[in-house]
Amino acid sequence: MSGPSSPLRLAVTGREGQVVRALLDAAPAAGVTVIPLGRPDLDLENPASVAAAIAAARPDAVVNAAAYTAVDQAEKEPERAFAINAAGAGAVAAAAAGLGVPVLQISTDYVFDGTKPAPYVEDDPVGPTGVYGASKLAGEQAVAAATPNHAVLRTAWVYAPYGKNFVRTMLALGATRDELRVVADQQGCPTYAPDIAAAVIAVARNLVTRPDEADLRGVFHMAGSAETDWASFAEAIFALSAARGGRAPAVVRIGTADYPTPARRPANSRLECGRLARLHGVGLPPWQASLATCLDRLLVET
Ligand SMILES: NC(=O)C1=CN([C@@H]2O[C@H](COP(=O)(O)OP(=O)(O)OC[C@H]3O[C@@H](n4cnc5c(N)ncnc54)[C@H](OP(=O)(O)O)[C@@H]3O)[C@@H](O)[C@H]2O)C=CC1
Ligand SMILES: Cc1cn([C@H]2C[C@H](O)[C@@H](COP(=O)(O)OP(=O)(O)O[C@H]3O[C@@H](C)C(=O)[C@@H](O)[C@H]3O)O2)c(=O)[nH]c1=O
Ligand SMILES: [Mg+2]
Repeated sequence: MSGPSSPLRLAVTGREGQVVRALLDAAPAAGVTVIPLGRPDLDLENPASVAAAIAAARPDAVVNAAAYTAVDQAEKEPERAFAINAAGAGAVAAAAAGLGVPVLQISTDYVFDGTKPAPYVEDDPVGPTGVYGASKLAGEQAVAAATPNHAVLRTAWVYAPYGKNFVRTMLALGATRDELRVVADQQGCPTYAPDIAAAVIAVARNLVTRPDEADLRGVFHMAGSAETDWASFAEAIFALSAARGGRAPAVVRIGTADYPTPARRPANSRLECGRLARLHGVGLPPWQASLATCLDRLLVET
């Protein structure tokens, strides 16, 4: 454990993931030290590798930001998805518990079945529609079983100027096509990875400095504070791109039935984030503001 005057030490699983990269970017200004832990030293598919790697980082808190995130591919390799997202998450939480430090488990809107006609709150019934969501739900349960000193932070539709995400996919496809077909009947809350990083750091600070407050533990929704659908999100991406001199192909709004995928996605996975605001004092900006920031960075960096 670092002393009172030294920066908070956050051990984070993964090296190149969107959330890991955003945490590394945010660390200096936030006064935290982020220690990324990844393969081959820490491999979530090999639970025996986890505890020693985390202990060597001497963390004040552990953030499990690594996951098997290929939603369609997971349908073909459920064993791997569960090994990484469920057993791996449990091993990370057990390691944190062994060191007496809190664990922050990043989870997903895809734990829900999408049939609720309103935004989801934390204690709404879960019902994942695919292997990825089911494996992440099992991860939430494994973390809770390993230690009460946890926060499960469910986020959604993550994008960043780097990594694999919908914004970069749209811009890449838009570079060569005049028309894109995008589903308009799946609703959710796009979330900018740097906004996640700021929120994770704030929650970690609360958990470390207020070890006895049960209200700060448990499940929290942590997504961008506005909702949309994928087609409208694509339209916004291209409007911002055009305003910056980029291409703006036409977005054709289609239904999920016209865009078959191996994994079924929830029709509604909007997350209601009031609990995080009330108990942790943390709120994320609306996606419209962060998307503009993201496109500014993309135009400079690519
Ligand atoms: N992307 C999204 O839209 C959403 C993501 N989430 C959740 O947020 C978290 C962060 O996601 P995001 O940053 O987008 O993830 P990415 O897909 O960008 O990156 C995945 C990360 O997981 C690491 N990883 C994968 N397998 C292993 C393994 N066996 N051992 C160690 N590390 C591994 C990767 O390692 P390496 O760096 O070595 O490649 C990488 O750092 C995850 O828990 C995800 O489930 C929740 C909602 C939406
Ligand atoms: C590329 C493309 C996708 N789509 C659809 C497919 C899908 O329903 C939706 C989004 O596509 P993606 O593949 O980016 O979405 P997906 O991989 O399902 O994104 C999810 O990732 C995991 C990790 C999460 O945790 C979720 O919160 C969510 O962000 O857009 C189109 O309609 N047209 C297109 O041209
Ligand atoms: Mg995907």
